[in-house]
Amino acid sequence: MHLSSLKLTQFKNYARQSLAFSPRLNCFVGFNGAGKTNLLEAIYYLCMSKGYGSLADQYNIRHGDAVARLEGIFQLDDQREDRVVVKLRKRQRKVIERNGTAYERISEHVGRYPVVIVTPDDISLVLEGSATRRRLLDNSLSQTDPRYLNHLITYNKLLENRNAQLKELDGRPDTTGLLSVYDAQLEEPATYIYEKRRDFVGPFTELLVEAYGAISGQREEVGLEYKSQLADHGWSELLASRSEKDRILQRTTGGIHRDDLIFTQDGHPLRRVASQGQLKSFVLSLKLAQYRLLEQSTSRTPILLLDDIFDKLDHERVRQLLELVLSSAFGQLFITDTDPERISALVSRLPGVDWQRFIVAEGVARNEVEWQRFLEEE
Ligand SMILES: Nc1ncnc2c1ncn2[C@@H]1O[C@H](COP(=O)(O)OP(=O)(O)OP(=O)(O)O)[C@@H](O)[C@H]1O
Repeated sequence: MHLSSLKLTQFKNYARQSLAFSPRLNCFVGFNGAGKTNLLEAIYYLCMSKGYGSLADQYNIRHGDAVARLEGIFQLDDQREDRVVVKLRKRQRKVIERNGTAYERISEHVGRYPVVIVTPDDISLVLEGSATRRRLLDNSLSQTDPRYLNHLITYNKLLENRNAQLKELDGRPDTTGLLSVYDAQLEEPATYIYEKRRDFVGPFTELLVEAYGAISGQREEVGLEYKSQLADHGWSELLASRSEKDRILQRTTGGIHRDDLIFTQDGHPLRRVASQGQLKSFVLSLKLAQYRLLEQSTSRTPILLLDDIFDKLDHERVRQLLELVLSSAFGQLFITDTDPERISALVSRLPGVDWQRFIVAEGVARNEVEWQRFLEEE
């Protein structure tokens, strides 16, 4: 599977843009702030029905405009293609269409066009709080299991209601019975999510170890452990044991929203013992393991988006990574860089790779031919 074309209208800093892509490697080069990451964000939108960051949809509409439209053609195989359209409107629900039909539930879209993004912020997976690691779990499992995503949406909504009720009670006992209703409704999604996350970790760790070996060439052994309060308690038992604390703190302190992943290197906490280089290799390995897992579970070759890796990784690591992802074991790749020559130099050492370079400047992206024509007209 690959994305053969992209059309943007009033998306971020793009007024109107049409691009046709290589099925293998596509590079967006240009100065800082030119709009390279915005193109990756647009591709991510088409695959995942939302942006990569936590930005609300309306911030992706070009400043001063009221609507934005993204259109992508996904080539599924030699015969079949899907046309996906995302329509964003200020203060209105977004609409996503596949082959002309709008989804009733946008969650149905997720997982059809698997995607993995690698960004400089990924280091937060190791350095920051547990929410970033749960996002990795949710992102992977949502793309492979539509029920997981539906349960997650339900869980988060119910949790929000339960927390609102605890606030409303302001430390008083609940005489309305509302909390018990939420507790009962939460059990099914909580248990489903817990079991899926628990079962995910084994196969994922094997892929992680493999990817780490390929990227780092190091001998240290990396590992992963899933921590959940539900490992030791059933759902009702967990909530009962925390009811007093919940009442005092006015929020739900037990549940799968407290789950975490513990990363290790030779049995020690990764964050404490890993060098900067080892941390970077580990984070990349997490993403490559995610790629492999999505590929196995969806039977489609995911799209890989690499944002700004040159600025944050040393030359040797970038070379190793590119050689790996440009091997036949990977599918379509999009990469951003501020240096127009660097990627050419790297690709020239890997003959036979089909690739396209796009020069991005002030919200306009042109392929080499268009760029040449533009320079001649100037
Ligand atoms: N809704 C929007 N409307 C108009 N412009 C926007 C909008 N959102 C972001 N931008 C602009 O997009 C530009 C940032 O684009 P992007 O992040 O893609 O840059 P980049 O080329 O990846 O830069 P870098 O190399 O620094 O990562 C900024 O100039 C920003 O002002």
